[in-house]
Amino acid sequence: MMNGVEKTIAEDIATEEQLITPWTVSVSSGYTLLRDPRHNKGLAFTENERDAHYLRGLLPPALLTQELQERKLMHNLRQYEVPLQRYMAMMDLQERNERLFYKLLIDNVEELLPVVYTPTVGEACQKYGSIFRRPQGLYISLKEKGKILEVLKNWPERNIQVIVVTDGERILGLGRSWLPGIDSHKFIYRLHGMGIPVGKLSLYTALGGLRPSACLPVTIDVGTNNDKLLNNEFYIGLRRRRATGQEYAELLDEFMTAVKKNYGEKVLVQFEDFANHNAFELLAKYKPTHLVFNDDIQGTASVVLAGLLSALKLVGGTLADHTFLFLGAGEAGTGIAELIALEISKTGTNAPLEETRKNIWLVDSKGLIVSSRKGSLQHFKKPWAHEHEPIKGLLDAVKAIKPTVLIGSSGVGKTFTKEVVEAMASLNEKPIILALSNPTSQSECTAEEAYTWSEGRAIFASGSPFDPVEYNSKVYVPGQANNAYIFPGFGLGLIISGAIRVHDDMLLAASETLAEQVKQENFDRALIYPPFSNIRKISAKIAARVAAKAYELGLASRLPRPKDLVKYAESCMYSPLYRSYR
Ligand SMILES: NC(=O)C1=CN([C@@H]2O[C@H](COP(=O)(O)OP(=O)(O)OC[C@H]3O[C@@H](n4cnc5c(N)ncnc54)[C@H](OP(=O)(O)O)[C@@H]3O)[C@@H](O)[C@H]2O)C=CC1
Ligand SMILES: CC(=O)C(=O)O
Ligand SMILES: [Mg+2]
Repeated sequence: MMNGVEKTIAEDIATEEQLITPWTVSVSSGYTLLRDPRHNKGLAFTENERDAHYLRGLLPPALLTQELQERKLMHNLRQYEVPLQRYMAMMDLQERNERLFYKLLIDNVEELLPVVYTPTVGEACQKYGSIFRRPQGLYISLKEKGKILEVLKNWPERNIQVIVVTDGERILGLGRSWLPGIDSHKFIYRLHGMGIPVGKLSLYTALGGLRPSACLPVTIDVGTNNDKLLNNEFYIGLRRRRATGQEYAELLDEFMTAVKKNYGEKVLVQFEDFANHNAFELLAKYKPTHLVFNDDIQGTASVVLAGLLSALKLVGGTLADHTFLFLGAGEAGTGIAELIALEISKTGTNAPLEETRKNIWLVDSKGLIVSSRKGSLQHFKKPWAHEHEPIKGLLDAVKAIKPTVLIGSSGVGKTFTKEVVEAMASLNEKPIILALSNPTSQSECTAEEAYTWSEGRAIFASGSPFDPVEYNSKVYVPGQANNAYIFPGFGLGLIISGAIRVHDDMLLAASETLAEQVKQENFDRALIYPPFSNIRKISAKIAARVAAKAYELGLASRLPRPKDLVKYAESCMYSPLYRSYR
């Protein structure tokens, strides 16, 4: 079907690609151009372009602007009633016309975030792993051991700046509940977690302005312990029991070494949705030598700290005056707890971390974490094992600890019961309640429950979005406490400064910046996060503060330091507008 003529378009890539100037790219013409998502403009190709690039006859005569294409697509998307159909339509668009996909996502972020991200991406991984018609990232399995560098070279893009990698062991809060009892007709397995790095990276571009071509999604397959899958003839993953211990560590190590060798020291590797027994270890191991960031531990901590800092404007006092209780003591829970303790210790009190941790309590599947359990605790829980008698249930823990802030990070839905929320409301004039678990089905309570059971007094935010709630003739707008507020701007800050390592002070800087973006009109509605509609401006500000920290700490390699870091960050951001092919 080729028209037989190969022609090259040399494009000068404007501001968004200044990170690697001068840069030119070659694309095919004619039929191939229409099937190249990075350069296809569909009916927006001008008459001149249709002549110059052998497109005559390959398109209907109409000529649409990008705005009109956008309106038409939004109209079509809104016809779908099932969220998964919208998700699939967006994935199709991304594979067909990348700029239009990002234009839609950027201009309609509040409407489309729940489509390409939580909760729908969870459903996509869960039900329709195989809807990914074309591979959207790199699959690295134990079969590739010894050849990972070669595998990286198979990826068509060379200038990779961010990698989001998962081994699919804990996808959102769905891990345990959907992996063992799967429906064999739907072929769910860990590789379908590829939806997560793909989704996260689309936010890196839409919310943080990273170029799509600089983003690489990776899924690592070390096998499965699910017998149903192992015996399923249609299973497309590695047919062996899951590797652990040294075998697992060696594969990950080869991956990390190959990444640094192929892309250099400044490529950011974001670990996403690993189970906690690997997540903490990987972060600790590679933090001193690589630019690594664990979104579930660090990104979540930063976004929650931001929410708490802004909540102080509604409840008064400082963080040190508050008592925190977590349901869930894994990556999210202990990551947030540690960043709160660090912030209290660094601002104002100057108290050592051992002191500032004392007002922070965590409950895991066995109950309140207390010192008598110390011997049997995983290492990341030990700092939280305070003196107290053992307590089993959350309600009893609330009554005993009397928290002012209750945070759900267990991945188990409906655990903030009416009794729990009422207990919080009886202890506090304005109880802060954060139900972080994703997707919506795993949320500890709904927004409606939080507002109703607290008689409209709760300051509430959740990991997955909830619609506004009307209670007693007042409309409450719940915030979305999701790391999507942080990682895109955080990553941009690392990239524009050429940072070589991540430092906790950068996380604190990102939290403080995000908290500063909440305006009085938001506070008036008990909202502790700014609207996502401003996210690109917010990301530029977060990026600037993170970059400033990198320079201050001597971790930035891009010299000289730009004077105005916010302007610089904005100038580096990817624009989805079509370019003209001269
Ligand atoms: N909003 C956001 O931005 C983010 C939200 N999350 C969400 O947080 C949730 C947890 O993620 P993550 O921390 O990585 O998971 P982990 O597996 O690391 O931690 C889960 C924790 O919850 C505890 N737990 C499980 N079941 C119960 C129960 N019935 N009662 C009390 N505690 C329980 C576990 O206990 P034990 O240790 O005893 O097994 C563990 O401590 C997920 O739903 C995830 O989607 C995660 C990252 C970001
Ligand atoms: C938001 C996110 O990273 C998670 O739920 O895992
Ligand atoms: Mg995650």
